[in-house]
Amino acid sequence: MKVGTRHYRTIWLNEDGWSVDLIDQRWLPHEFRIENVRTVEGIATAIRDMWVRGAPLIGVTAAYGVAIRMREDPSDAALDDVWERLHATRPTAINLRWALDEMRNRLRPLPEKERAAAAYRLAAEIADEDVELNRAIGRHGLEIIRQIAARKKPGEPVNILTHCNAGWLATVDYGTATAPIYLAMEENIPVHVYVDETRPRNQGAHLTSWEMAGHGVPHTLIVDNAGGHLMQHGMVDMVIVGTDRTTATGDVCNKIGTYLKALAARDNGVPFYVALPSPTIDWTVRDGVKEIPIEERSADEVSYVWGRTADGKVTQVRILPDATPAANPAFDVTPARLVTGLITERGIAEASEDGLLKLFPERAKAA
Ligand SMILES: CSC[C@H]1O[C@H](OP(=O)(O)O)[C@H](O)[C@@H]1O
Repeated sequence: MKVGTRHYRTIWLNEDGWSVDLIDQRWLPHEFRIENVRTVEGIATAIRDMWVRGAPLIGVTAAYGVAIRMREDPSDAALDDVWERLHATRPTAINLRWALDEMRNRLRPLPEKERAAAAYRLAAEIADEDVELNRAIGRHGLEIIRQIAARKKPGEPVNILTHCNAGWLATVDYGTATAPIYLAMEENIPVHVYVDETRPRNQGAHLTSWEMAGHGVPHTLIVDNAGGHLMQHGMVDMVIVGTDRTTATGDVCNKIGTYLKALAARDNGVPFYVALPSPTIDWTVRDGVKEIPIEERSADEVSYVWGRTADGKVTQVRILPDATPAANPAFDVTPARLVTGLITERGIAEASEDGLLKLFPERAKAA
């Protein structure tokens, strides 16, 4: 997406043809920093410490990590080792395993001397495919916004609430939950976005707000606990979020707090949509609450907040008593029964096994 006068993706191949440049999102919205990553350990750090984050982007970053490793050592042992090292970085987003499997399965049959070049080609393919999947999600999601807009008074905006960041910063470009919003803006459909700040990492306050402001999307930052109140007062027309892993039955794992938004939406008759590219569907899992591993991140992410001081320094300050421990589950699971629809690149599916198989019949298990 455009940042100032330049078009950026979140990650791209450096001009040296082998290392990777990426936006280090930890410093947004206060500083726009680009880092050059040259090693597998550097890729692992970027994922684990959330320089890059968001399920699709995590997958693409790992794919480039495999390419960097193949350039160093194209052996089977190195291919297995890099799969293990990068898979261990974060447990919840299925796109990480999906991308690593794609890379290993496509590289394994090749002669070692062909693997490095093939790995870079495949990583670029996965990155480009992510952009196209997100554009398709945008087109399908736009239809929902159009239908709501048709019921509003002329000029009255469609009020959309989103949680965390499932924007272009969570993908290679366009985003998933934000793709329909960007397309609505291009079509001059009046929209307004309530952005959940999304404690503790504040992806909404730091990242989604930055995206919305950067693209002139009318938006209002709200604390995470305000969404239910706004829905009770008819101030939200729809909720749209991303996901890190959706099961074959339509259970949706996403940033912590999503489940509570879905409960409030159901209680107030507000449609609750999830935008996802198909690599985010884990077809091997059926019960999200029981089976999806929920990442437990450092308590420091709860105990400290990042911000910019009056003299422009970006730093963190502690907000808890020294003696107070903190828990930090990073995701939760919204049961399919609370999901109005799954917006995929192939259309909008009912949040159920049948609904997903109607769009992805090739996934039906052999009878
Ligand atoms: C389009 S995936 C976005 C998804 O990823 C975020 O998690 P994190 O920032 O910890 O990687 C969040 O769950 C978003 O909905």
